[in-house]
Amino acid sequence: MSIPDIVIENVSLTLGETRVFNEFSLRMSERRVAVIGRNGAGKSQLARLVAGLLAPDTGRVRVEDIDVGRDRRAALATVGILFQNPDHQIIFPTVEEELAFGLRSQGLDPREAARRVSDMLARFNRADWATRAVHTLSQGQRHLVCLMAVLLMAPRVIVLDEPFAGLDMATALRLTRYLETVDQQLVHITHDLPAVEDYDRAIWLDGGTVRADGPPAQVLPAYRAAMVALGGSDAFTDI
Ligand SMILES: Nc1ncnc2c1ncn2[C@@H]1O[C@H](COP(=O)(O)OP(=O)(O)OP(=O)(O)O)[C@@H](O)[C@H]1O
Repeated sequence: MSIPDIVIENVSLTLGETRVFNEFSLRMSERRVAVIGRNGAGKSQLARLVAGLLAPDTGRVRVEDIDVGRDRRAALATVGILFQNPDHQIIFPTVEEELAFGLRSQGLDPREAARRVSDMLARFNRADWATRAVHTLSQGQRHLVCLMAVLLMAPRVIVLDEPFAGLDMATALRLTRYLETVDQQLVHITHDLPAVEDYDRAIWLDGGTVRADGPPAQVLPAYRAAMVALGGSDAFTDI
């Protein structure tokens, strides 16, 4: 499977009073891309731009030649996103309804959608969750539902916006390990540096610009050293 090309061209974005990006450009065509950076660096807004959840004020974001900020329908089929909080993406009361929703909105008939949903649940040994009320699942379990929902859509790119923060170590490791095996291109935003050590590329965002970009073996130690140095200061004014 070829790796999709994510092209961010001269993007400017202002939210409220904050100029998050100013004429920002970046191209990502590696299979596994890590995005790291301090709180407020612009990582989540970058994730939203790539997933087409946010349109830039000026400039363009293309994923495989789809202008994701303008063509929502094509963006949904091309890019999947997992958020830190699964409750930001779960809409339906039961697991099977939640999982079938994306497929139905892609025009699949109810019987075929139901078949794919039960196949996906079986793949994770969770056939028993079909009629389960989503709110009765733990946070880690709800994350798994979101991952299944994204996989069912078979997007070409999966954007991970710190989806495993707050999960117990075993669950986080298991989900991370599973994601390593998927065919999709991954753009993984994280503060967990060891989780992305083996990635093809690491991008350090700082104040809406790229501070460092290259192999994780170079970028991660530089980032870690800078964070340790900053952590030694008592000022909170730079957050
Ligand atoms: N709705 C909004 N209105 C105004 N400013 C916003 C809004 N959303 C984000 N911002 C600002 O945009 C900047 C980038 O935020 P973003 O959420 O992308 O940071 P981040 O790198 O994901 O941080 P974290 O690691 O804390 O999640 C921050 O300065 C933030 O305060």
